[in-house]
Amino acid sequence: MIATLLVGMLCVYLLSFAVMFLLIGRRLGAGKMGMDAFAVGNLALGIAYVLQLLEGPAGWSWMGVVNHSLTLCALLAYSVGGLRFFGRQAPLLWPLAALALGYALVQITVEWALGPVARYVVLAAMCALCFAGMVVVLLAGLRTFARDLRGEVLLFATLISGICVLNVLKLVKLLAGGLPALGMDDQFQVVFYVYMCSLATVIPPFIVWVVLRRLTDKLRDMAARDPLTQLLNRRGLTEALDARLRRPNAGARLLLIDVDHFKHVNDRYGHHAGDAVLCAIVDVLRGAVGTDDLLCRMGGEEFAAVCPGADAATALRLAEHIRIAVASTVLLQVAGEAVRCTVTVGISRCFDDDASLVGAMQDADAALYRGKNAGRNRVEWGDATARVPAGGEGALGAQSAVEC
Ligand SMILES: Nc1nc2c(ncn2[C@@H]2O[C@H](COP(=O)(O)OP(=O)(O)OP(=O)(O)O)[C@@H](O)[C@H]2O)c(=O)[nH]1
Repeated sequence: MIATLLVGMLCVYLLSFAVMFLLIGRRLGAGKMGMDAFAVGNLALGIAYVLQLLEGPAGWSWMGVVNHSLTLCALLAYSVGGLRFFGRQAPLLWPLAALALGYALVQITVEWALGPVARYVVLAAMCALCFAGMVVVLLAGLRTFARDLRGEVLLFATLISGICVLNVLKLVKLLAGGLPALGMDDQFQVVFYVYMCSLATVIPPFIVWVVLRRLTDKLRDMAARDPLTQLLNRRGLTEALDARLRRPNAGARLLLIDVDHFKHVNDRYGHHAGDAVLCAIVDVLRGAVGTDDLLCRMGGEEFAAVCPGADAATALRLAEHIRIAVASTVLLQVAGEAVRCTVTVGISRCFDDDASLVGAMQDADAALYRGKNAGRNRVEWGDATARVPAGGEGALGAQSAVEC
């Protein structure tokens, strides 16, 4: 009686959460994060348990065959949902149809060749194997695709291990006691369905939490990045700097890099080509800065590089490297014509906290302004006390009086 009640509750949980997953998936639009597959999994398992209630005691029936096929299909759908959640493309419908049909044929063959107990033994063995496979994949994923969800994945793997163990025990009981071991009044069945009900209650909110976490991370990232170049925007730079400058002795220098006469590129080749040129310049910048440096698009054709721990000579070397690298790169080919650009770079004095970042920006901006007025394609210092010996275009190799 208790086990029957538990299976009834299980059906309600599974089917109502199937609807919830479906609604969340529709809300998410293109990036459904596997919600549609989780909905199909819950639907298949929910229907399987409804059939089990209708079927009565364990034994041969067509309803039982459909029930067992749906149970395995549910596991396949959950696996596909997991793959899709972690960004892998995986088909759902045709593998489900093939599995449902194939496993129905296997069941008929097993029943005919080995009898009814064997059909239930095969299901318990398949379920145990599938859950064990999921646990192994999840644990392996802790180092790769699921690195950012360590706690969640460990908890999930532990919960699934429980069902795996219960299926192994069910298999052993079936081998020892035959079909009566699956009687709804059996103590083991009660334990089995209590565990399943607990999982059906805990796992769906848990999945919703993981999706919410991914979504908020994505939104935070989108708010911090420029959509064209994927560089940090001003807001992202301030946040990233905040973390870097908390380190002791973490003074930094800011390089403002502005593309010269970029309006001409747009006017001559069109806005679309202008976008491609900006992206090509960003590639050059990415190749020039160090791994610890932060790159940011300040807006339009102006970029910033923040170099933590860089002294004046290092900042100057980097600025010159960027200036020469951009000038010597063919950024785009339009109808056989090479599009090239130059940049003017302003270097700020050393700063070491958020408050002085604003001052550093003004500093580098003033330098940039001077560089533009002096003919562009130059590197200029923001600090009035730091005079780099004039070196024509830029001042490569010049030493500065300003040190961090
Ligand atoms: N294609 C493209 N153009 C942009 C984008 N953002 C800003 N611009 C263009 O960048 C140009 C900037 O022009 P100006 O501020 O006059 O600067 P400039 O022509 O580079 O001249 P100087 O900075 O004085 O050397 C404008 O034509 C803007 O329309 C963008 O995202 N894509």
